[in-house]
Amino acid sequence: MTVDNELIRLCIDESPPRNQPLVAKYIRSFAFPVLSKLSPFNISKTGSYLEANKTAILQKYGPGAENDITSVLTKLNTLITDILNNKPFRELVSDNVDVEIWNKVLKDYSDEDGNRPTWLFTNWLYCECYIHRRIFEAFETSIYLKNYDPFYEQKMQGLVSCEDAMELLGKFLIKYFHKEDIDIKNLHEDLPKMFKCALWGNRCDLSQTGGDAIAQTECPLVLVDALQHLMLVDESPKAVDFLCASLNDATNDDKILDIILDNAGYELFTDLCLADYLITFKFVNTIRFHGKVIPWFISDVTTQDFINTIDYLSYKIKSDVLKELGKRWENYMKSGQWKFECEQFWTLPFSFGQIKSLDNELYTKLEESFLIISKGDLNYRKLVGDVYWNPTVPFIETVGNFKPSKLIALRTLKSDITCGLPEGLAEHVSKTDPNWLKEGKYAVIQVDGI
Ligand SMILES: O=P(O)(O)OC[C@H]1O[C@](O)(CO)[C@@H](O)[C@@H]1O
Repeated sequence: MTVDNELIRLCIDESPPRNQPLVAKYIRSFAFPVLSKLSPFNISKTGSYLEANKTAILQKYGPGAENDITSVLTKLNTLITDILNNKPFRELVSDNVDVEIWNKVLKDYSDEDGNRPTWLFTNWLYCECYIHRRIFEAFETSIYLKNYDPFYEQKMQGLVSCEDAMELLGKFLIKYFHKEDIDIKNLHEDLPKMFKCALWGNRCDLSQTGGDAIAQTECPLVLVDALQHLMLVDESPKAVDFLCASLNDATNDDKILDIILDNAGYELFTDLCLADYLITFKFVNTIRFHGKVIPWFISDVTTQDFINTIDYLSYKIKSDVLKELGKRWENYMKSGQWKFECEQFWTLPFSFGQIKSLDNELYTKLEESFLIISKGDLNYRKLVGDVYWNPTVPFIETVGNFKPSKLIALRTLKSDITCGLPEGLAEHVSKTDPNWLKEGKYAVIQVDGI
């Protein structure tokens, strides 16, 4: 019997129950294949990357890093074995500031007899976050590779491989920024396109491919129209009306936009384009980008990714328009109009509904916000509590008590969770396209408080 079969033997051959948080034991949920196939694949690809790049790593970190590589590989292999054998979770052992929290969560998820959670039977959001935290632990418990991001090069490669599409969007924007006669009608017409470029940027996510870059070659603006029929909910008109109306209020010159980022590479580029558009036309005055403090879900944006993306565009790329964009973004960072922040909460296994009680400082910060944009699938899962909602439950109900400010969620669907869909739509799409929830093919733009 293969280990995969062994896991299957422990599972239930049913869909997960509606309106409950996801758990991987339901074979017909997306969580099961992510746990039993995709996660082990991603972990083993991380190991293969280290082996393939050993010489370069030793050159950079010195010969002492050889033992580190060996120990990281052992830890990654143990992680795969633990998952595939549904072993109980263990405490984290590094000296990082978040370890106390993770170990407390482990205790909270253990039963009265002290039996620890296992991969198949515990809350799936916690489980998947724990997998990514354990990957990082393998590195941070080494000597030379403590701060090594094994996904950094692939993330930058993801950016480079999309240069053609970036150039097309860049040309459009630079021309636009140089025009002197842009009026409210133009803004009203074009702002939805900027939202949707950032939305579809979320398709390019390396966690689905073990780090292999997904090239985006088509013109992002053409794609916006071509993909419109794949938008299951499009509340962008509400967001656009709200933002355009706010331009009339000249008294408020302290409008902060918070963008809770997702992936580096092409997606980050499209987020920065949207941010530039919003700041150039004074929809907002300051933008705070929220990234990750440790490598997370393979391709999420860390400080290193953010800084080096802007640096790459400003100085290293061939294209003049992209250089010009890069320089604009560098200046926003220098002037403080843009800020990059990475709070610890985003790499903990909690939903956004828990921010208020667990991290009041962060919640208070988000209350200063004029508008919050949440990017991507994992942030969406955290927004709606990773609950397998009945698809017609309104989005504003699913976000629970996460109400610090007005909110826009831009998400391509890569997991089972849906909400706020019109009656019958989920049934209709699932009949014509059984994989509709898994591949980032469909998308939603949903708002709360607008
Ligand atoms: O990068 P995104 O859009 O947050 O997607 C991450 C998604 O990928 C997975 O890790 C695997 O499909 C999902 O569980 C997760 O929600």
